[in-house]
Amino acid sequence: MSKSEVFHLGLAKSDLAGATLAIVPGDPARVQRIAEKMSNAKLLASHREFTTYLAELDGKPIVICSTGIGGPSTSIAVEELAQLGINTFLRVGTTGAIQSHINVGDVLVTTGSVRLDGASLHFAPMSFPAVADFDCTTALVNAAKKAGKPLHIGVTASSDTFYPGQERYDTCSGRVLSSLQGSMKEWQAMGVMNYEMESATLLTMCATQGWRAGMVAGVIVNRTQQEIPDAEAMKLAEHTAVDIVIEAARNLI
Ligand SMILES: O=P(O)(O)O[C@H]1O[C@H](CO)[C@@H](O)[C@H]1O
Ligand SMILES: O=c1cc[nH]c(=O)[nH]1
Repeated sequence: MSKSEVFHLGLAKSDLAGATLAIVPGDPARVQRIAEKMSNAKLLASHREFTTYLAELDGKPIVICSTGIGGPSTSIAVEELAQLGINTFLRVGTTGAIQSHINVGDVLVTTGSVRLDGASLHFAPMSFPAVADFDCTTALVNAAKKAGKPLHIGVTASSDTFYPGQERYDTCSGRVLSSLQGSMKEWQAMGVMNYEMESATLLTMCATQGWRAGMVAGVIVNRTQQEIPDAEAMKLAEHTAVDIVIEAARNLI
């Protein structure tokens, strides 16, 4: 590996072998699992929440780099990857559905996100939409259809916090700020599919800077039924979403 050219990721442009597409999960442990589903997986660096692998898909280089949880760390990973030549970002995550007809194990493709984060405001005012790139979304939808899994396409609520921002009361205080009480019901009424924590930042920063971004997630819990997912459901949902993101990447490179 060459001397790092960016602040956090511990990478230089030459490490990326000319890759222009990155798959960006939240969880650092997911990076190796994704890379090993492709050819010639190689660990490039691991610093803080940012673990990066290089792999090949149909002979072409793909970067897989974790963002960590939430907007601030996502903004760092995306900025530094862009500095190193990446212009297409596919987020693959886990998520909590908030519509009763969406089941654990289903796949969600996000067309746009409700900006319940803070980091996206550092890239564009709130009136700017956190919208996904059309080509990335099309590739993810086609890959999900090919996988034959139940698929839902629509809007995601993307929150800085896992507990109050997603209106969870199973906390030490059991208290949610009054401005957030009833928010889940409102998102449900507007047809919002799910909660996660990175897409508002990712989609806003890419849409405002000419980079392509898309987002696919596996449903690990349905908030109308339960709060805590079971381990088997998590594994399965991740596996499905990862296969889909790899197939979408194949069609975008
Ligand atoms: O599975 P990942 O990609 O981390 O995504 C989801 O899981 C984390 C919360 O448990 C948040 O990062 C959320 O967006
Ligand atoms: O409910 C959930 C599940 C995963 N990730 C989230 O952000 N929320």
